[in-house]
Amino acid sequence: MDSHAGLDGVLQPQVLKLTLRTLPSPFISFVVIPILSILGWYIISWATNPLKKYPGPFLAGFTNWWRLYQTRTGRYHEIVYDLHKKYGPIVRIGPNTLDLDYPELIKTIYSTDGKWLKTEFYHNNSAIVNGKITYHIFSTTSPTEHAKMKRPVAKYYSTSYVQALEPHVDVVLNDFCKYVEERFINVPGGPKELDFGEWLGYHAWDLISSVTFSRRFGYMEHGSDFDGTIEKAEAALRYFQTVGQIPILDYFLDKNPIKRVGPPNLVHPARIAVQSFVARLQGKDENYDPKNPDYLQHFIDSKESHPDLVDDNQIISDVLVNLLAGADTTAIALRAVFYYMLKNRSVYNRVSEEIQAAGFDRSKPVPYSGARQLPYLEACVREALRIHPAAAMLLERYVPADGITLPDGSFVPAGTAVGLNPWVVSRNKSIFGEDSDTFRPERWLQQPGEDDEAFHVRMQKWNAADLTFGNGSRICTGRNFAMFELYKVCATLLHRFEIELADPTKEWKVWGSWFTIQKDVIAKMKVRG
Ligand code: HEM
Repeated sequence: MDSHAGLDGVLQPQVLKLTLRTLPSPFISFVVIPILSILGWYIISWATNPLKKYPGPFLAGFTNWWRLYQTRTGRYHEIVYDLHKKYGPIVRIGPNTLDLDYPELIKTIYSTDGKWLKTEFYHNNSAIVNGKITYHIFSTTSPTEHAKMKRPVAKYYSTSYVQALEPHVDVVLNDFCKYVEERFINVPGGPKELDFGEWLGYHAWDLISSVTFSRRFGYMEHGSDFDGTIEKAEAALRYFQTVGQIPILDYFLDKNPIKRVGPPNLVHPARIAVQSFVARLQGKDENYDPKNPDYLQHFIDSKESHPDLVDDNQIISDVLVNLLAGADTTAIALRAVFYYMLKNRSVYNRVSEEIQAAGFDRSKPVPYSGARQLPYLEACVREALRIHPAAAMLLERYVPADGITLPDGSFVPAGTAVGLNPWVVSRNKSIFGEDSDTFRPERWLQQPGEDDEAFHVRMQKWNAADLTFGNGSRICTGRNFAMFELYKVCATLLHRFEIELADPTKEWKVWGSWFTIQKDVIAKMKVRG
């Protein structure tokens, strides 16, 4: 072994010289020199990168492929959370990217001043329209474009417009209860198990299509993802979050002009969106009742009020964003609330008692106004959103021209991608307490000995640290609708049914990345007497 070590040391340069001499010179010019140059460039940029001072996985400092790989594990949210436990509030997760756990920076980074721009991470969530890559309200990184898209429709997501959608919600929710009773409760041999998690998903997709164009996709009726859209939407998410780590890849994949290698097209929702739009314009949309306006009608109205900003393509884009941003997210949130309530029987019992005591009419869905009067239900919903936010990846923004000084005193230069991850910040112990990894709705209630003023101040601080729906000018447009749906659905199902997990000892499965999608929430339900 020793003699080999000696031989290596003496002979290696000669062997190298010999090899170089025997190699054809084009090989040196076109392969060796470029590779060495790239390598050299990599090493120099790594050594001189101003972010080098920040801790993080060694490979992450070199390449975004580290991050891309982590998105494929399905454990991205936990990996980043563990990195924060190891390294503290600043973790370098890419050569130019910092994941921060400073809740006090939320107001700055997710501001309304238009300076903190979304990064190109969001760009692959786009389509080619008339030969041009076209972004929508979620994926555009330009504040001007964004404002043009948001202005005509923003008011339709306000509380008053959302509450006007209640008749749509009631019909879908009633049918959900009816299907569950017919197929899983009033069946020969007594109640049988159902994949409650999947059914909450069918409900969420049917509800968002109903409020968007007064027509249901039909997942509840079929009792399955019959056209594969839900699976395709999940595949599209996997593409989005993965390719978003190295945005240039999108040009070789989904936007490849020779052969597209992108996420599956969501043909069914797109077809229904266009069909409904055309029928509506021709006055032949039989599903539409003008007494119960929907988003499609609002978007058509937005073209009339803002003819300079809205065209037919924009209307279709708004419709599709509603469907894709508003279904999986609410399904995840609903699963989280129910799973944690069902896992913690004392919580389940307390919230059920609160709802039964409110004296709602059991033959109808609980009215939203009533559902919002239940403080313990509110605590359960908020706690579930905290411990299981639907989006669990860095909400990336570029540091603007002046750079930023972080709370630890260090300076981050302009152009660095920074942000907070809802999964991480919602577990921040300095805000939510040492037991922040535990589901405990009581934390959202006024504590014994806490006066009104102290409770108010605490809630203000917690609300400021809430990134479930993002914040600032790019905050979730659909948050009022999402909360409306959550309160109504939870109150109604708990009011009408007794629900338990089929196997209370079994954990659900979570596939986490941009979204934290859960599987295996199997339940047994009974109609309450
Ligand atoms: C519990 C349910 C939901 C959650 C947790 C959620 C979460 C989020 C988050 C975190 C963002 C910000 C992303 C970022 O800054 O990078 C966002 C943006 C957005 N969400 Fe939601 N969302 C939910 C429901 C909905 C619904 C129901 C709709 C539509 C009806 C919707 C439409 C949108 C849109 C259009 C944006 C982009 C807003 C903009 O950039 O101006 N979301 N959502």
